[in-house]
This record gives sequence, C-alpha cells and structure tokens, in this order.
Amino acid sequence: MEPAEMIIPRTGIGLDVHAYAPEDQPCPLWLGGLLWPGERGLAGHSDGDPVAHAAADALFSAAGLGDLGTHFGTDRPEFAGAAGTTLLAEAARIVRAAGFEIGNIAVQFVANRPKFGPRREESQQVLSDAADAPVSVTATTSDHLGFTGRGEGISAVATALVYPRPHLPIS
Ligand SMILES: Nc1ccn([C@@H]2O[C@H](COP(=O)(O)O)[C@@H](O)[C@H]2O)c(=O)n1
Ligand SMILES: C[C@@]1(CO)OP(=O)(O)OP(=O)(O)OC[C@H]1O
Repeated sequence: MEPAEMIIPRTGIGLDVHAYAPEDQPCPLWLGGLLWPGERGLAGHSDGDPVAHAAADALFSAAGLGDLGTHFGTDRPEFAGAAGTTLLAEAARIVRAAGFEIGNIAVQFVANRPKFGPRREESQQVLSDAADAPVSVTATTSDHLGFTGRGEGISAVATALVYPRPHLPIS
C-alpha cells in the first residue's frame, strides 16, 4: 500500500459529569442508555446520561468535529430531555457523514451506585445499537473520595477510535 493510501486511525476522548437532581426536583436516572428504577436521577438539559454523553464527545473529539456543545448546545430546545442514545446516534451519524468509520468506543463511569455489572451487557447492547459500533462500558467507585465518592454526581470518561473511510477503487 502506498503511503498516500495508508489509513491512519484517530483517537478521541470525552469526559462528562452530571450532578444528582435536587431532592425537591426528583427525576429518573438514565445511565449507560438504561433507566434505573429506584435510583436518584441526574440533572441535565437532556436526560443527563454521562456515559452516553462522554461516548458522543469522544466521537466528536476523534473526528475533530468539536464537542457535544458544538452540536447539541443547551440553546437548542429540541434537545431538551433528549435521550443519551439519541445524542450518541446523532453524533455517530455526523461523524460518518464527515467521512469516518467508527472502530469502537470505550466508556468508564465513576459512581458508588447503581451496581453496574449485572446490567453491563444490556447497556453495551443499547449503546452499540445507538452508535452502530461496539461500545464497551466499565464502572468503578472512587473509593468514597471526591464528588463521586460523596454521592454528589456521576462522571464518565470515554475514548473512541475512528478512521477515514477508505476510498474504494473504481472498477
Ligand atoms: N457503580 C459500580 C462501581 C463498581 N462496579 C464494579 O465493582 C468493581 C470494583 O469497584 P472499585 O471501585 O472498588 O474498583 C468494578 O471493577 C466494577 O466491576 C460496578 O459494577 N458498579
Ligand atoms: C446534552 C446537552 C444538550 O441537551 O445538555 P446536558 O444534558 O446538560 O448535557 P451536558 O453533557 O452537560 O452538555 C451537553 C449539552 O449540549
């Protein structure tokens, strides 16, 4: 393969944090594309899912297309209450429309709860369906340290790998 035809992958990173909604304004918890009944919800202009948002941000970062705010700013009323999976699907569409294929996305969130392990496969399936690419999700606590340890909010960090769509030879 000639150097000019080499496909060079690009990595991206995304970080998102959402605080828990105030106790007098309760809302459902959406995390990793899943609804968690009985868990305290996170505040946000959209559904406040930091896992889906970090994944979308990592895609934009990898493609060099700005970030979540560039495409889904809080000044856009149509994204009020939007599902994280909707934002992730739209981010993937924008990245593909810019000429990239998506390799994979990896996300880790930091929270004391909910216990994620039992629903990992379900979450990964929902997010992978949204992105139409493999999404893996891991969870950790912060050993009771910091704002996640005090139960003030949930953070998530993601990496993504994209690569320019190869030009097929015209036969
Ligand atoms: N919300 C969470 C947090 C953690 N886990 C799982 O527990 C493991 C140990 O967590 P540490 O913070 O002590 O490293 C972690 O590797 C996860 O498998 C979880 O399921 N949900
Ligand atoms: C997703 C958007 C837009 O609805 O709102 P939030 O749900 O507040 O999420 P955040 O990750 O803080 O910022 C990105 C915003 O553009």
